[in-house]
Amino acid sequence: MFPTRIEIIPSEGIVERVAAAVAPSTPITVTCLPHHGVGRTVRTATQLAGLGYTAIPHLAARSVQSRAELTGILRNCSDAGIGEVFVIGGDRKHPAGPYDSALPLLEDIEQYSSGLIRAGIAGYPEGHPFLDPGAGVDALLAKQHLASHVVTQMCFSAPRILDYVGLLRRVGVQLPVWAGVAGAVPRTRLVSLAAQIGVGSSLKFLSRKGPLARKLLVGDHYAPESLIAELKSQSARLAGIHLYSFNSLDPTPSGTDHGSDIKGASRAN
Ligand SMILES: NC(=O)C1=CN([C@@H]2O[C@H](COP(=O)(O)OP(=O)(O)OC[C@H]3O[C@@H](n4cnc5c(N)ncnc54)[C@H](O)[C@@H]3O)[C@@H](O)[C@H]2O)C=CC1
Ligand SMILES: Nc1nc(=O)c2c([nH]1)NC[C@@H]1CN(c3ccc(C(=O)N[C@@H](CCC(=O)O)C(=O)O)cc3)CN21
Repeated sequence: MFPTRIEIIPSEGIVERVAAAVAPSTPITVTCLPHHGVGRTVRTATQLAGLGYTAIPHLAARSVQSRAELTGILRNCSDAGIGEVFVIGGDRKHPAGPYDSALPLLEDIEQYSSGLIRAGIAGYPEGHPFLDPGAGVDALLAKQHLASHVVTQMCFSAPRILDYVGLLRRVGVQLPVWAGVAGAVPRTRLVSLAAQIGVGSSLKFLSRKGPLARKLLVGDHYAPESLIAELKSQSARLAGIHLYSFNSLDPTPSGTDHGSDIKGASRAN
């Protein structure tokens, strides 16, 4: 068994689309974007939880406006049976409230939920636009005692993800690692999203040239199956696949699926 989770953006109508396309056994994580705010993420997650999904809201520290807002969020999560969140600093230029990065938010979540809510944190196999690789690992070492697992930033190379897991183990980060993989997203959308979130060099194949492009692109879509198969072959080193769907939940025209539990799609393996 190699588990898969699917990340969605909380856009209009997405709950209905998930219900139509994704098996209820697949956990769904809900992005928190700066222009949406945290409320929209938490509302979407509680709606999905009401439909029987394991729903995991992302809480971006810089988007939380106050400690009172945080306690309200935790109460809503608890009422909806949500036992896990994903905590990141967030892309807001200036914090909206008391939290400027993930660590202080993790500390308050631990305190206000009496340790009852698990939290995932982010890892960066290709580094981060404003964190050099060392600082990224230092941030993980500082946060790991408050976290249950790491989810990696979107990456297109199995060796890079696995090398990163090796690096984490060498420096003493022992948390389970979910490998962040893009879903069957249109190539042009992926190019602009990747530029926006600062994903780097493993992306060159998206230019459509060379043998890697033939392996990783099916028509106009990215095809994650071969990357997922490579990661699966090293499943002892990973907790599973975290699929960045960018709300592309339907099977692609070629009939390939996302290597996951999307209803009605043909299986990749
Ligand atoms: N990997 C993912 O799924 C997501 C990643 N992000 C990105 O990750 C960044 C870092 O978040 P974490 O990995 O949780 O690190 P973190 O919050 O633990 O921060 C690590 C270091 O970066 C600084 N920092 C954090 N956010 C910043 C920002 N927006 N501008 C300037 N400095 C910042 C912190 O002060 C700290 O020194 C976010 O700001 C955002 O760019 C945002 C949403 C989702
Ligand atoms: N730096 C960073 N920020 C993030 O928010 C983020 C990551 N990295 N890495 C993994 C995922 C990818 N994320 C993203 C990023 C952009 C969109 C996106 O579609 N943005 C649209 C707006 C969508 C909408 O408003 O509904 C855009 O045009 O900006 C979605 C998820 C969230 N996560």
